[in-house]
Amino acid sequence: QLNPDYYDKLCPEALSAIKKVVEEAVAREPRMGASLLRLHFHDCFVNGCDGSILLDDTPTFTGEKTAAPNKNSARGFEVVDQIKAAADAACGAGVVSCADILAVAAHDSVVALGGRPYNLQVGRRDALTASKAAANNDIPRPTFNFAALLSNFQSHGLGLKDLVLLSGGHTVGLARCTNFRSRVYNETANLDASLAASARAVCPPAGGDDNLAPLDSTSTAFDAAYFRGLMKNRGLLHSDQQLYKGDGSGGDRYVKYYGENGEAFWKDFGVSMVRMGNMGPLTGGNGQIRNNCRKVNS
Ligand code: HEM
Ligand SMILES: [Ca+2]
Ligand SMILES: [Ca+2]
Repeated sequence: QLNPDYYDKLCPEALSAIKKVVEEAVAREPRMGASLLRLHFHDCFVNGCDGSILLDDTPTFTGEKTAAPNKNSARGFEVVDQIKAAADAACGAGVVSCADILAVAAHDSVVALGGRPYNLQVGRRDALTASKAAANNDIPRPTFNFAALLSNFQSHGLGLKDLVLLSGGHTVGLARCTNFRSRVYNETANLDASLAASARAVCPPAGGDDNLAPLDSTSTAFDAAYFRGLMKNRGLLHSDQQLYKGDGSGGDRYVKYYGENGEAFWKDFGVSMVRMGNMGPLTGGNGQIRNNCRKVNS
């Protein structure tokens, strides 16, 4: 039921209002585009794209912000609040959902960082609850091997091609030392020596857990360098490099294809984003349009 025209009659200014705030935020800090893209992913993979990740903890449920994949990691919540304020100023309260804000912000972030527009779908409604346990269970971990990554994506109705393309989201943004330490100290196979050296320089064997390193060589540009990096064993996360082993198995053929075809990456990334964005949306009489993305309407 999602469609590209959902807001055309309800509030023709909705999408442009969101885009303006995203563009300003990304101009201030390019990494914010990466952070907003990731919020949509972490929303969709936990009970569908329903804005659940935005809910703060309450007495009745513990939310997703403190789940392991998000804690000290997920960011951009203040920008989401700014977008919500701009959308409600343009459209009135009760029109633009927080779930759609995440989907639109992800799209506009990709474009602001040099990617291409895609057939963005809207019309989602917001969840009434959130689940820390589900976030811990359903979001893939950087320690996963290829089989675990693929089975996680399959459990979300996505396939190998989606796994490789959407992991291409790591063409932008940064990771914390705690998420790549074991790779750069312990892995011997499929790890480029110069990447290991530069990553060790920011990530000591103990301490410095929150020190940051770029996920690819062009971490503010939405390009195909991520895939070319994998082909040189320069994936920062264990899970990244699991997509390319160089023996023709697993994701190898897709990594090679998209590394060599930047235009195809932009186009097919958009197709996979639409597929991800269609996961379990609340529509019709389900859920609500939150007035504050951080809490359910009282
Ligand atoms: C395939 C399984 C995936 C795993 C295991 C994974 C894991 C991670 C980890 C560990 C980080 C660093 C977080 C930190 O250190 O605080 C990260 C960052 C990021 N991820 Fe993923 N991710 C996956 C898929 C995706 C997908 C599908 C997208 C979006 C389409 C995405 C977008 C991002 C972005 C943009 C960042 C950087 C965020 C920032 O700089 O604020 N990831 N991911
Ligand atoms: Ca969700
Ligand atoms: Ca890049």
